[in-house]
Amino acid sequence: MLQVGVNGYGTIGKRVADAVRAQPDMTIAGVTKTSPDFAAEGARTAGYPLYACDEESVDEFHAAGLAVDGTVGDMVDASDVVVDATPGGVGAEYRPLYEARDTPAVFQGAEAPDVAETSFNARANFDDARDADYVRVVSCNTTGLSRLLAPLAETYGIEKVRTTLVRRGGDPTQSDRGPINDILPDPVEVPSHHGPDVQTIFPDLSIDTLGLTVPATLMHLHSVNVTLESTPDSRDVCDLLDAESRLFVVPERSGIGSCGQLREYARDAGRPRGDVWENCVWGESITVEERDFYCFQAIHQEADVVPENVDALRAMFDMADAEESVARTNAALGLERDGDARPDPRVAADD
Ligand SMILES: NC(=O)C1=CN([C@@H]2O[C@H](COP(=O)(O)OP(=O)(O)OC[C@H]3O[C@@H](n4cnc5c(N)ncnc54)[C@H](O)[C@@H]3O)[C@@H](O)[C@H]2O)C=CC1
Ligand SMILES: O=C(OP(=O)(O)O)[C@H](O)COP(=O)(O)O
Repeated sequence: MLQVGVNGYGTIGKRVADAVRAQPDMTIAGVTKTSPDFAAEGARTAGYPLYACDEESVDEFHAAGLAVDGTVGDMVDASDVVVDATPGGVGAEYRPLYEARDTPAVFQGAEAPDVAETSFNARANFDDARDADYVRVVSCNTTGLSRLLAPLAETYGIEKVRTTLVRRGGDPTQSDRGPINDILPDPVEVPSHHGPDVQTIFPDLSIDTLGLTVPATLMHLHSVNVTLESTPDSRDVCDLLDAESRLFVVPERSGIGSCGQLREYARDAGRPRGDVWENCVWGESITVEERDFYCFQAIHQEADVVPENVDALRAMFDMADAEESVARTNAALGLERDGDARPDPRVAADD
């Protein structure tokens, strides 16, 4: 059993902890919290060993009636590997502590790529993380683009990618973020940081990205155009994408026309926290004109990187190859076509 510590038990950290615990070959050695808030209580209720982020806050936890097992260093000592899900930049500050304790770590997308030996996406470059000590799982948007581009590149070849990312303003817990009633070019620079980030996974890819931010918390929505090196039929591309376990090609007959309905669909399916781990590609939007592929896809920002963190751990410790790891992760989470009874996208509304 791989012993995994989670440093930073926030939006991503708590989900990664639950996903790790669901796996047959890894378990949670502990999680860290900065304060004894509701999430710390939740970690205790979940049965995770709880660590304070520093000595100063230990008394605060005790005063709140929450026992802690030590501080971050103690958790690292109890772990074979750490998933660092602290806010952007904090992970880089922690790397010397992990190195001093000879403990590998997985970092998240807001860290600079040079925090790790390689950036990671299970579908696109699993083998690059094999036996690496420090790996960075790319951001939610980059993960979403990588999953979509990998099968297109392998099957048809890619000449150029152009994508506009309509970004959610904040996560549901982030009441202090906006905009409240506006639409921002964000970042205003072109290309946005997403294109170069995708190139950490596909170094030779030609990609331009633009970002907008809107007053929503549910999901990101991508408008994608890929100029291919061949001229496939739209139906064949739909089948290709539908065969990917982490792409949900949303069928017309499902009546799902919005991010809100996608989240409701996940809640109805009994997914934890209503999480949508897959990219959601609207089947009707999959269009090929000559060599140009188009689609819309929605990305649940709180969820899509979670299975990727699990796979990164298996790659680093050579516990499985890409196919086996993805299958194991999916099965443990319940991310299988048969498991969640997702409708078949090839069945049209009037069939
Ligand atoms: N929320 C999102 O949409 C996504 C976030 N990510 C990435 O995941 C990382 C974490 O993001 P979130 O989970 O959203 O942030 P968050 O703010 O929800 O969670 C971060 C956690 O780290 C804790 N923390 C802060 N300073 C700490 C310290 N010095 N030591 C230990 N813990 C500390 C915070 O108290 C909080 O619990 C970032 O790199 C982010 O870019 C990646 C994909 C999507
Ligand atoms: O990695 C993310 O988005 P990004 O790919 O647009 O940078 C996550 O949704 C976090 O975004 P945030 O930096 O707006 O919190």
